[in-house]
Amino acid sequence: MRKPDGKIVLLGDMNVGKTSLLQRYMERRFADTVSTVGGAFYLKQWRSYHISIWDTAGREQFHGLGSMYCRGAAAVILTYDVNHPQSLVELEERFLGLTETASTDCLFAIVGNKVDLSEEGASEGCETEGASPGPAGGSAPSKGPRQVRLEEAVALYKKILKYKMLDEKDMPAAEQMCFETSAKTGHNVDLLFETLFDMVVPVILRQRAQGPPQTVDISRYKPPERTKSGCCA
Ligand SMILES: Nc1nc2c(ncn2[C@@H]2O[C@H](COP(=O)(O)OP(=O)(O)OP(=O)(O)O)[C@@H](O)[C@H]2O)c(=O)[nH]1
Ligand SMILES: [Mg+2]
Repeated sequence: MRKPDGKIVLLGDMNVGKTSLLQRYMERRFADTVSTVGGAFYLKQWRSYHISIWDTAGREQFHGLGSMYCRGAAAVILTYDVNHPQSLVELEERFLGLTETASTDCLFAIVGNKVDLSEEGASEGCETEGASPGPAGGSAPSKGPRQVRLEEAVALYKKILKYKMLDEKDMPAAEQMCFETSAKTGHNVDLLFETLFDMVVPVILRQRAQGPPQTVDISRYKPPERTKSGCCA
């Protein structure tokens, strides 16, 4: 099997629909999922490049693995559920820190999934108080107003650029990198992945120009010499 040229990683809280988005794009279907254990990847050929797309587990107990999956990533898709504001908060509080191991010119997309569960247009600055969306992942009996507005994702994107000390001028515009999707209906799913593939190609080319990929060759690992002051747990 040919080694992937670049890597995209999906991160986000459990139940937001990471596996479903990937399944929708790669297998063109919306089917039952089980909560992801560890991580899994698909390989996508895009033009002459092979891109691996990694699905990760949102469950707290697998949190430690996240930064390993992000190692050398050319793009990270931070996913939340538009009906669960806490899932957007978690992106900043729990998942952003995992991207330290990504490529230095890693791209970030912010994706609000499950838009099919809330009323269309409700994201246009509507009041969300008192709304009662269905349980995450369940089939809501009726649509409630959108709980997270697109503007909030745009604000998070801009915050991420600041946190990463990236100049807004050098990065794609927030409006281009914040998506609202439905893995169930397929809304914006192709747009999300294919926009990213096109953007990732120049990152891959830059990574190639910079030298070998960021992998660890354990056969060359030499344990550090013990020093007097060195301590062990
Ligand atoms: N209505 C609706 N349900 C969705 C959508 N995407 C996912 N779901 C449902 O939400 C639940 C969780 O979806 P998953 O794709 O397994 O979520 P995940 O983010 O991969 O969760 P973890 O693997 O635990 O991190 C499942 O019951 C899905 O069928 C969507 O766009 N609309
Ligand atoms: Mg999953």
